[in-house]
Amino acid sequence: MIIGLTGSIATGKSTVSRMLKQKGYPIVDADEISRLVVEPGSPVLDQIAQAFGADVLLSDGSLNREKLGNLIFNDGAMREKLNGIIHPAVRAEMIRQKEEWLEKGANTIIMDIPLLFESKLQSYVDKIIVVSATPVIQRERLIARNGYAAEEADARINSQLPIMEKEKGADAVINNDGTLDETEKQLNQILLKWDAKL
Ligand SMILES: CC(C)(COP(=O)(O)OP(=O)(O)OC[C@H]1O[C@@H](n2cnc3c(N)ncnc32)[C@H](O)[C@@H]1O)[C@@H](O)C(=O)NCCC(=O)NCCS
Ligand SMILES: Nc1ncnc2c1ncn2[C@@H]1O[C@H](COP(=O)(O)OP(=O)(O)OP(=O)(O)O)[C@@H](O)[C@H]1O
Repeated sequence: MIIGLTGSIATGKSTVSRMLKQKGYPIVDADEISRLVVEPGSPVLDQIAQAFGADVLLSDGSLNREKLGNLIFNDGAMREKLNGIIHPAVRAEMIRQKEEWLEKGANTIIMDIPLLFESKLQSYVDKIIVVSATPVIQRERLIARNGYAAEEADARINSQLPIMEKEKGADAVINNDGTLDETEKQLNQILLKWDAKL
């Protein structure tokens, strides 16, 4: 079974993904892959520099994530442009890693895909878990984790579908407003229902 793990920015996907990794599940992580495909020397990074200017590179040739983030989270057209360059490479690598796990005999694979709904990737997975938090808590955690100003946090939150829309498309929702223990209990219940592994 391929389980898609999604949510919105800072609602707790990585936190739940870590719990799943600890339980031994193989994880395909789209955020991690989106860093891999823009390593210095990669064709994707070249295309980004051509499209956005050499300003989005640091002096060592790596991607200036802060600069590119400020551009794309404040401008929908820029975001579309970046997505068009980076997402095909991310999708290809996600599929490659999934196939690799299947060849190794994995039964259940977790695909952690932040933009699963925005990019309409529902067909990549058999079941979808949405990790949710109420908007006030989401915003507080995002500001605390990244040290963003309120406007920077809001720009990032508003660049994604509202979490309530994502909940409607979920097979299971984990409410991550409470303690990590409470979150893990909800996760265990879902796994018990879907997977005989636990
Ligand atoms: C713009 C970039 C360089 C900013 O880097 P930064 O280190 O500040 O953020 P990071 O990559 O850790 O992303 C944090 C979160 O932002 C959200 N996010 C990232 N990109 C996007 C996007 N294009 N649209 C909406 N939300 C996004 C996701 O929830 C993600 O988990 C980076 O986010 C990026 O390369 N984005 C494009 C690739 C992408 O879509 N990644 C997300 C899923 S594959
Ligand atoms: N139940 C919780 N209680 C307190 N803090 C939490 C809880 N869950 C997550 N956090 C914290 O909230 C922040 C966001 O969580 P996390 O990084 O898991 O979100 P994410 O959905 O993976 O975010 P992104 O989309 O940016 O990758 C982190 O600093 C994390 O430590």
